[in-house]
Amino acid sequence: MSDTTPIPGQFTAATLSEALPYIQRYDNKTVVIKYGGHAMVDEALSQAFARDVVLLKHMGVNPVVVHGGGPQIASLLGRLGIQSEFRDGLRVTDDATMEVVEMVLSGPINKSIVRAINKAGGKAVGLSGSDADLMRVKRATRTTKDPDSHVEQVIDLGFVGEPEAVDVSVLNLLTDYDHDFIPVIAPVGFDGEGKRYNVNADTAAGAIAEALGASRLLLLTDVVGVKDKAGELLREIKADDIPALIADGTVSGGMIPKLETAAGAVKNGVGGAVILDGRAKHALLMELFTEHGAGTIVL
Ligand SMILES: Nc1ncnc2c1ncn2[C@@H]1O[C@H](COP(=O)(O)OP(=O)(O)O)[C@@H](O)[C@H]1O
Ligand SMILES: CC(=O)N[C@@H](CCC(=O)OP(=O)(O)O)C(=O)O
Repeated sequence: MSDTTPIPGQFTAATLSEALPYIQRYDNKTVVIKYGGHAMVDEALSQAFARDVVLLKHMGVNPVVVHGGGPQIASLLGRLGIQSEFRDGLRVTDDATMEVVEMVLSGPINKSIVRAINKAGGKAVGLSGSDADLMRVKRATRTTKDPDSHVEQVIDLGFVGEPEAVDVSVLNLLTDYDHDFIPVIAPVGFDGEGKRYNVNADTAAGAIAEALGASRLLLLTDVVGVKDKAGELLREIKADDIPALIADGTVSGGMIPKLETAAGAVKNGVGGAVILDGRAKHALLMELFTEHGAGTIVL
């Protein structure tokens, strides 16, 4: 064998060695990971995600998972014959829809993520925004302008909540060195009267990342990142440029709450927010521990 022929394992060792500065950068830092419903449809991918979260924990990172479940909610609503519509990427939520939203998010989705992480050797604990006063919300409002009269009209979204106060004491308790748990949070909050609300999972993750002073907010979704009008990936966006991208239609649908969340998070102290492809295996590790990164970073 010549001197230049790699010996088995050398490639892995080199990759690990190159990761050293990144491991140091994220040591003891909090990373909030939003795990979107579209990124969890494949069983093998879900298991790989769980393993990566456990690996992060072993590498000294403090991962906090906030999950979605939009497609899974849609599937149960469909089976029950309940119609559902979205406004600006938010599901209009009446009483019957809220029932299904909480059933799906706090039930099978939350528990399957918890079980997958535990199976991979972690100690995940499932919560929702309603536990331990984690996420108080207010009723979300949106307005639209009538194109002819230019008069503003209020859109009623029903039981859609916007985070108003986040109390992270339960998360701090779970993640300190003595305990080492991994919180897995369903985005169901409640208001001052104890009424439950459906919170967009990106919005919930952003509010939690802000309250924790996270180093990174990673939003895992089903596209490579944010694309421009020509369909090219935008590697970096300034938070201040986001309103214009929404106004000129470059981004639409579910990408709107994602980018609004990213902009709000970085303006409120989160080190950076990244929109990345949850369908790509080990997307989390590539983003955090390689020089290539992944997706679109909002700074
Ligand atoms: N400029 C854009 N770049 C990338 N995706 C976009 C853009 N504008 C709209 N989208 C849409 O946003 C979607 C991601 O939002 P969403 O479906 O809510 O994801 P998730 O369920 O992961 O939260 C993409 O699948 C894409 O259809
Ligand atoms: C208000 C609102 O839209 N809530 C979302 C909550 C789940 C979610 O955000 O799931 P994804 O991240 O998988 O899209 C919904 O009902 O679909």
